[in-house]
Amino acid sequence: MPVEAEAGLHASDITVSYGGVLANDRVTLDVTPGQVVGLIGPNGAGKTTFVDAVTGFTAAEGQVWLAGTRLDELAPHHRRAAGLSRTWQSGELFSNLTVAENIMVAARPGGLRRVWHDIFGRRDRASDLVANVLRTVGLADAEETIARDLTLGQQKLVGVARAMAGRCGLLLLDEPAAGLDSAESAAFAERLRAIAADGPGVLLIDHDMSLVLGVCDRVYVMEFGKVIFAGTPAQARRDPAVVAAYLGVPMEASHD
Ligand SMILES: Nc1ncnc2c1ncn2[C@@H]1O[C@H](COP(=O)(O)OP(=O)(O)OP(=O)(O)O)[C@@H](O)[C@H]1O
Repeated sequence: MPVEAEAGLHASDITVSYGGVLANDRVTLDVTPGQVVGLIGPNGAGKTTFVDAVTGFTAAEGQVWLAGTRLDELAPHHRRAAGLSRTWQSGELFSNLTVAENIMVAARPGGLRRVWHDIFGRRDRASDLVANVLRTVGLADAEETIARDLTLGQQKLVGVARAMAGRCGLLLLDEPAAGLDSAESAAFAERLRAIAADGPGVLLIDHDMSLVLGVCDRVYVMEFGKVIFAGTPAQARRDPAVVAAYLGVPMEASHD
């Protein structure tokens, strides 16, 4: 077992081909518990493909280890049970359900039918679960709020809470802050730091550079399916290949 696999996530040589497109080309990436790690790159670079490969939603070569357990030969639901939780780019909530119900839909196999059983049949366990994850994302008072009445920032946090509602080891967040304004994004970043500090690592994919470079401990940059940079946000801002590939212009010197 690789040394890196003893804690956190260690994905090595992840390779995914879609027909003639090499969407991931030997991608190796580590997330240490307690850290927020960023994965950035231009559209089509292969970021979502990497999350799909790690979580088992697309066929891939390479190895996936989580806290010393090898996961790459397991089905997606077994990887989730082992502690890999993800959000989806299209992570809309059920707008007519309460926040608690939205979380329970994701937490229990069987969808809505199970929700009623969980919420009304085993009220204690369900409400404990909901209360815990909502406290972690900073929405302790929103349990009974109908999802459509939340701000966009709060809805995104419920999306993160949903991902955390299973057995939570490591969170893979695919563009969780899309559509947030800068104030909401800053508040979201604060919660992400708190979530990471709480234990599980976080892998954050987002196009909001000030969010990613401001909140992450380390950053990976992908281009054309390959990792072209791994290092701190401060190093990323100064790396000529990163600047050329991703931004085309020098990055702001703030947040160093
Ligand atoms: N299911 C699929 N079938 C065929 N090609 C795919 C599939 N999914 C992704 N691709 C291709 O793989 C490459 C990587 O796509 P991917 O969605 O992983 O990039 P991304 O970095 O997440 O992009 P974005 O920032 O736009 O979400 C692209 O060329 C894309 O067209």
